[in-house]
Amino acid sequence: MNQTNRPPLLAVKHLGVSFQTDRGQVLAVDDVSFELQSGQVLGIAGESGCGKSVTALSLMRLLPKPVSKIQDGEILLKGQNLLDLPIKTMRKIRGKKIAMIFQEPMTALNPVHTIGRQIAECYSLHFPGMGINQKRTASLQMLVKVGIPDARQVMKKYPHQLSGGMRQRVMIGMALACEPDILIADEPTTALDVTVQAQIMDLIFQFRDTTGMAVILITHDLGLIAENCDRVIIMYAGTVAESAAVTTLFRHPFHPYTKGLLQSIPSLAQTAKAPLPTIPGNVPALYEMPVGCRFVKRCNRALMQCENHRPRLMPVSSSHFAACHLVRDGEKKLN
Ligand SMILES: Nc1ncnc2c1ncn2[C@@H]1O[C@H](COP(=O)(O)OP(=O)(O)OP(=O)(O)O)[C@@H](O)[C@H]1O
Repeated sequence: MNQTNRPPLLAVKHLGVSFQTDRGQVLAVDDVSFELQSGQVLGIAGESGCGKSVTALSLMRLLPKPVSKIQDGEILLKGQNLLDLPIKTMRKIRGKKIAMIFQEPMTALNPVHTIGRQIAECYSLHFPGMGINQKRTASLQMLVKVGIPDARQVMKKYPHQLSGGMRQRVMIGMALACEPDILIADEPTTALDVTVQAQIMDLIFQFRDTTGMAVILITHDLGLIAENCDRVIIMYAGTVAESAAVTTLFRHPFHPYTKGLLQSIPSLAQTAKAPLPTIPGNVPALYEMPVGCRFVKRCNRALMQCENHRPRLMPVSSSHFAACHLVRDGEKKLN
């Protein structure tokens, strides 16, 4: 699945994550593979529950214990498998090499510590030799960089004293403090109004431009992906349904699920009389996944083999992949 000749910054290979539930063990992420290059922005999209966050948390090795388990696969950062590392080494990678921001900043901010102290702690963790004054100056500079007005005063405040947009900026500042190679942004702007949303995305991309950091943007919002990403992965029920360059995916979607998703985006040309097309049915529960294609029950193009044979990602064209039997069936010639 290599999209260029360069070795990838990150290569996720055949990742499988299971959860222990009341109904037994279920596979929430199954055979997920993708690559990320330095400076690249990769979007991960798909319906709620399709495994976007579980994939992201696996990269950080922050899955909830003891209910979850990484069953299979490799997560190679510059060729080193993160799954082989002792937890102490992994702590050094978090924040320094891979940082993550969330939809709700309060999950990352400590309510009882001032903003200044929390940013300074990021430096303490990864640059133990830094003096107090150096850390204070670096924290202040970071708040200015992420567009916090009156940063000196904000350093003394507590998270609850800031607006949602400001808290999000602070969390981004903390994530970017150590100039990570990869920033994972899990629904970073969903809770914000559109103006602030655009500012936050701009901020992330300014850093990408100046540091060459790669970004994994997890979102339901295909518009956000179309505007901001280089590549995109469409996930369905814990699997990768399709993966392509953004322009390819939006112009020539292959997988029937991706086509359905794109058709269900409202457009300005939509008239009130014509109802928005939707994908019939629901995502199957994890404990009753079909043995074949996980999309089979909702697919308007299902073939005989889709019921019993799981389709693997296959090339539709160079750097465009779909997990669909129609690829082998010659459909790509029609595309
Ligand atoms: N602690 C857990 N125990 C059992 N199942 C879990 C747990 N955490 C997640 N899951 C299941 O794993 C699957 C993937 O969840 P995940 O949070 O990755 O979805 P998502 O695509 O990020 O959804 P959303 O867009 O709603 O955040 C879901 O079916 C979810 O119910």
